[in-house]
Amino acid sequence: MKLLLNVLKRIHKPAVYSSQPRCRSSSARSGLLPLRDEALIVGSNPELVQRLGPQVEVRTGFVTEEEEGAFMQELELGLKKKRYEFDHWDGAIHGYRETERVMWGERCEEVLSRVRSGAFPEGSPLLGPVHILDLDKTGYIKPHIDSVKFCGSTIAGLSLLSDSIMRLVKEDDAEEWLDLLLPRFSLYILRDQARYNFTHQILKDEESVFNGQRVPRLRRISVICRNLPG
Ligand SMILES: O=C(O)CCC(=O)C(=O)O
Ligand SMILES: [Fe+2]
Ligand SMILES: [Mn+2]
Repeated sequence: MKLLLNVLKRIHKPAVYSSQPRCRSSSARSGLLPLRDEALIVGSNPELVQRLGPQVEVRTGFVTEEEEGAFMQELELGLKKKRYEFDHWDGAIHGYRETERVMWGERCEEVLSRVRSGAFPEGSPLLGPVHILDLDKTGYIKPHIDSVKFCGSTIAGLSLLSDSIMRLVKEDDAEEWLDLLLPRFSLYILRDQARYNFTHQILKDEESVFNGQRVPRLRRISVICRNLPG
């Protein structure tokens, strides 16, 4: 267990930080995604949204409220024993507690196999333990790229308890960005370039504005599946 948590620490290590995108005015938010659910992804320009679209997915209503309840029932007791960590100024995540789990009850396992079959290429070996991240209402995740040493091409996460905004910023060009609205009960998937060449972050409540619209950030729990490097 200890060893695995150390692996998570390395996943989080902010290998690369990008500066915040400079172009934040709402008039610059022109890149509405035309093909998919255009309410959920906006970007610095339409070409980028178009190009990255296939590598970024947000599936709303992926879990029901009952399924969310099943996860909470399995997780809440263990999480409550931990304290939110705020003092790691150099880490990628603030105001969080986390755990991981290999064995799940039936309801949750059912959801997780849906995530696995929907998000990962068939036969792709997955990181055994599922990662659970509990962000306090004041918590947030700074821009980072998940360790390429420990995680493969695909990251798939369920968002429970709260809506949130995930921002992707191109590692070598802060003008290129996408904002994803991650509604409560949704699944997001980041693949390939979106995972390797863009930092991802979860905005803090004060900054949680999607396409001009305020999205209150409450306590949020994410349940994240990853594959192994190829
Ligand atoms: O909470 C999430 O959905 C993302 C978490 C994350 O970026 C990480 O654990 O590396
Ligand atoms: Fe991450
Ligand atoms: Mn630290």
